[in-house]
Amino acid sequence: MESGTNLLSQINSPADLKPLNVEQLRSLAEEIRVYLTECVSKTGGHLAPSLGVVELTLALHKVYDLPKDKLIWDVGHQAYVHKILTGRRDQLPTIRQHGGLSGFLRIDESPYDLYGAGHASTSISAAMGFAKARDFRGGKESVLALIGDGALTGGLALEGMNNAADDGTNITVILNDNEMSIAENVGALATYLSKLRMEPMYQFAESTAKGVIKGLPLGSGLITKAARAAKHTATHFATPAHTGLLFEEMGFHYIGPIDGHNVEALIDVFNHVKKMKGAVLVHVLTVKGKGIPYAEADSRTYHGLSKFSPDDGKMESKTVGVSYTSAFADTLCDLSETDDKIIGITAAMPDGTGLNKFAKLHPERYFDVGIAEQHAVTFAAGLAAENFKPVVAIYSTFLQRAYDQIVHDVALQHLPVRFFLDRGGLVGDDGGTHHGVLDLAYLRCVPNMVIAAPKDTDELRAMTRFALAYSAGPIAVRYPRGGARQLTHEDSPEIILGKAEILQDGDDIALIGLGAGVEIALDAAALLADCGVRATVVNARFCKPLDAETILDVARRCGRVITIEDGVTPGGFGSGVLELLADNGVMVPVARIGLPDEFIEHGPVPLLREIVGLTAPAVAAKAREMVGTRRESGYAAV
Ligand SMILES: Cc1ncc(C[n+]2csc(CCOP(=O)(O)OP(=O)(O)O)c2C)c(N)n1
Ligand SMILES: CC(=O)[C@@H](O)[C@H](O)COP(=O)(O)O
Ligand SMILES: [Mg+2]
Repeated sequence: MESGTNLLSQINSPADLKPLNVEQLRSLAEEIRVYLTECVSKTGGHLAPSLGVVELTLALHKVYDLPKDKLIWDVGHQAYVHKILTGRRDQLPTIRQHGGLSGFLRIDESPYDLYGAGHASTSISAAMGFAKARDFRGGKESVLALIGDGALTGGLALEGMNNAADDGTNITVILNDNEMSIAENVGALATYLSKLRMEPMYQFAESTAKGVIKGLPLGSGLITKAARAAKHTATHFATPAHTGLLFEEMGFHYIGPIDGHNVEALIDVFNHVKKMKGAVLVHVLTVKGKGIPYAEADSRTYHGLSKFSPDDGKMESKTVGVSYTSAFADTLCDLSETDDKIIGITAAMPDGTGLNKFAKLHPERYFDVGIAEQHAVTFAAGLAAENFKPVVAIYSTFLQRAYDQIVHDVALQHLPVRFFLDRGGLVGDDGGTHHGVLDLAYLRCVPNMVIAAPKDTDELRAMTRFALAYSAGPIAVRYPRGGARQLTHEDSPEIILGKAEILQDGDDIALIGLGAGVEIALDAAALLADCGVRATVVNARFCKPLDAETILDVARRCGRVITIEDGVTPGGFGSGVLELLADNGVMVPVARIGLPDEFIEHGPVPLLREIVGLTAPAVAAKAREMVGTRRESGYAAV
């Protein structure tokens, strides 16, 4: 291995790391940081999380032998270095691009991606599965879960720990503690971890111990004490008795805290941990965004972002116009000024949902419960039971985590929890784990649930006011990522439960859109008008309850229906319309335009919509085909 610069170009698999010494690893880390930042500046992505685990990833791939040893990543947004080191260095410029690398791990992308993710808190449970599979087949490999301090606030992580620490199997949990979730980490666990961060870690091998201790952010007195303690330790870790007690009491061997940027110490620790038996928790301290000043200084912004200048981090301009997120958040803030019953709840996504604005206005009525969607929903149910107005602002995809809470705690008890589902529909670069496309289907079958979807941001403002005033039971308002073309006019009718809005009349076909589907329907109607086909366009507004009167009327009058939704068609809005027509004996041809019964890849939303046929030209072509059949019986073909 040539030493000196450009080691990165010589790393084509983790095996290439084995001969490197500590100095070479340190310079490789710096090369990786530069390359990573350059690439992500052009594609956008999760910069700060990956910058924070450069040394940690190098040490893991240096000590362990993937894919024989199993490393399971939590979320996977911080695994760009892992991808670089496992044969995908040259593909990094394709990350999160259509047809390119996923922004998370994927079993089908690389043999080194032992398990996929995207949603948080899954790694320990999955690693437990790998560990027991190993035990059943008499394997000897190491099984590790790498989880962040934010992901550790998820109930699933604690469920996994509870089982892992009790089972007796050999499993290692690496806690990447950077004190950050997307925003600052929250909760009692975060407070406990910050106490542990203050504890020095003593460990053997005097040279390493001194190295580790020197790197720790401690006062000199503690360093002397720790260095003295290091002298007498021989072949075991000695940590202050109360360090890691929570984990120790659960049954983990707690090792830490360790400087997560000291690659020498990390290698030394993992070489020892590799030989340990039972459940081990290695507490690694890192800095999110490490090594790139603007990312270190503001890892909340540089957690995940679009294109930016690698020199100074300046981002390209955001989406033009008002975003759905802002329309919701601004309206909620307005309402909350005169209604102190409104409570804002987020599961670790204050910025993405817009609740950060509400938090500034009413810190006492704002709750970031951590990555704990199930708790968020049942917490809201308790508040609603006591006549407060809890608002759960959440990404559609992450609400999937709390399905039973929606059913069992909220809907079954008719509790008026207000759900605002951001990122409803295709989201783009995050891909299949993050598209919020199941919500219409998974919510529509829940009794007592009301589901509304605005055609633009002005209508979202109106729906937000409607939802806060609605108290007969749970209501979900879902809207897409980003902004929208304004379709609302001053004479648009007010929002009335279960009432649709007719946007234009035409007797040849009825185009019934929901949410983002309305704009597509209007554009398709314009295309159809150019070839003499007259379409009625309906803004459904509600997926549940449907506006039965309007839908039955337009179906009877036009004789054929196309429904359009940014969600899966199986069980979605269009299925609801189909059921309504069938139940009322209106047997007309119906085409459901939406997303197919398959997971959709990552890529720009317009391209993804083109691929699945969720576009105005596709709707118009379908309509011409359907009208054509009627035209044959007495109408001029179009
Ligand atoms: C179930 C779920 N809820 C929310 C998110 C959004 N999310 C992605 S990363 C992240 C923070 C993760 O924090 P941590 O585990 O500490 O990793 P770090 O970014 O600090 O490396 C959140 C909330 C998610 N991916 N999954
Ligand atoms: C990794 C993760 O789950 C979040 O960072 C998510 O990628 C944010 O999505 P938005 O970019 O739509 O806010
Ligand atoms: Mg973190």
